[in-house]
Amino acid sequence: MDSFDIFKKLSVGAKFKKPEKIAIKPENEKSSAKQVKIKTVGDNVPPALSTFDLMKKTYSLSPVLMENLNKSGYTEPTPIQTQAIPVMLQKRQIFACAPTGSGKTAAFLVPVIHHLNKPLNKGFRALIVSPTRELAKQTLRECTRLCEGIGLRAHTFTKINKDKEKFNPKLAQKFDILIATPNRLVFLLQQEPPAVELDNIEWLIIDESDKLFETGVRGFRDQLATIYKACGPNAKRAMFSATYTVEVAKWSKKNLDGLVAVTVGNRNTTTTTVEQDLVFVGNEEGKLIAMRDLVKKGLTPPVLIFLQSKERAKELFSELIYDGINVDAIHSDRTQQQRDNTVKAFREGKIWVLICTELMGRGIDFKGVNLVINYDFPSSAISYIHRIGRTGRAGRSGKAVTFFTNDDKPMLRRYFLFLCKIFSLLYN
Ligand SMILES: Nc1ncnc2c1ncn2[C@@H]1O[C@H](COP(=O)(O)OP(=O)(O)OP(=O)(O)O)[C@@H](O)[C@H]1O
Repeated sequence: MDSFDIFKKLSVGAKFKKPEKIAIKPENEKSSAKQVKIKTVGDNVPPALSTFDLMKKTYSLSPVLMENLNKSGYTEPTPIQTQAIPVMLQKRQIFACAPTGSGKTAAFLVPVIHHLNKPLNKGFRALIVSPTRELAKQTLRECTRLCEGIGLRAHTFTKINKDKEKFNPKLAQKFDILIATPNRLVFLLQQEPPAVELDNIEWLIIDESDKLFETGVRGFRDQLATIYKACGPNAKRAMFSATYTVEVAKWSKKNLDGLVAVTVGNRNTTTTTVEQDLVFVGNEEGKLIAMRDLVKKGLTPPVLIFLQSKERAKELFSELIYDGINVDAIHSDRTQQQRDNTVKAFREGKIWVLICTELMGRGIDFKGVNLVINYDFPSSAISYIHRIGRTGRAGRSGKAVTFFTNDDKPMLRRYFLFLCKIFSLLYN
């Protein structure tokens, strides 16, 4: 089938063939390397270790940390964990790229917790920067779980004015790990005197690094530079993301001594556990008809629906609530409390369908999302990868449906190469 045929097929809403699952639990190093390609670049790269037991033996991981991994249900490391954990345990700086839902959070938390070892009462020694507050809170939860019984204390900012008073450096001494969004952190750093001190930071982790490197009004590049400087020259840096940009790769190569770059799978492709469907809906009205059609056929919750703006999210919410669907919406016009309550209700299964904007596109790990609907066509291939990556996580299967109209066709054409890449991966 040539490229034109593929495009014709896509444009009439052809279904992608369901891809084969990639096992998230490798049986041994050899099989893991065979199932999931792990590529490393750097000098003297520490070998990947296929079990947590091997990591414990090689790097003397504490029994309590091992127990916490076990209690989290992490019996074997995921592919990124097999390689990134040993690299960071050797205090090597890392630039890591691995698919959505592949366990990158624990890949950086385990070595950080191992190095910090126990509370020292000297303030933050590790900093994890996340693009959204929702992701920061989620990382805090995982961090707190993995630190249980070790005594390390992690913190994320909640109320900015309180934080201003609370986080004068003296009072922050009881915390070891800070998980923060760039805007809040920079606000506190810029108080006179600074309301947060980062002098003792040993590890600076940039999660969703390509997002945080973006410039422009929605980017965090300037804030990141301020944070980077505040951490002092001795902090080790680690960059993690599901998507790769040449800019971050080049920057890391130039600025991070002894860097190890780790890539799991093929760069900038969707996770293989998601069945993908493109549906041509003609025009704007067609989207609502297609949506109602999906509901009529029967949706299996939980379902996430992505739209391009908060205004559009509100409009769709009114339509779906009118249809009697158990739905809520999350976007930047809602208060922090409302956002927290909505996320909690969705996690607990009290809300079945969650309408969201790009805000929820990165990093958010809702267990068992069955279906992601791109009601509005994503604005880039990178956005597509992250959005549909909210399903098919941790080796589970998932489904994504993307609506497109006549107006989206130029964009679809721009994605063409990317979509062909998925296509050829699925059919070869
Ligand atoms: N070793 C493991 N075994 C089983 N499950 C794991 C393991 N490590 C992580 N997980 C689970 O996998 C899911 C995805 O992990 P995580 O959120 O860290 O993914 P991610 O790679 O950061 O994804 P994204 O790119 O979307 O941010 C989580 O529910 C997490 O609890």
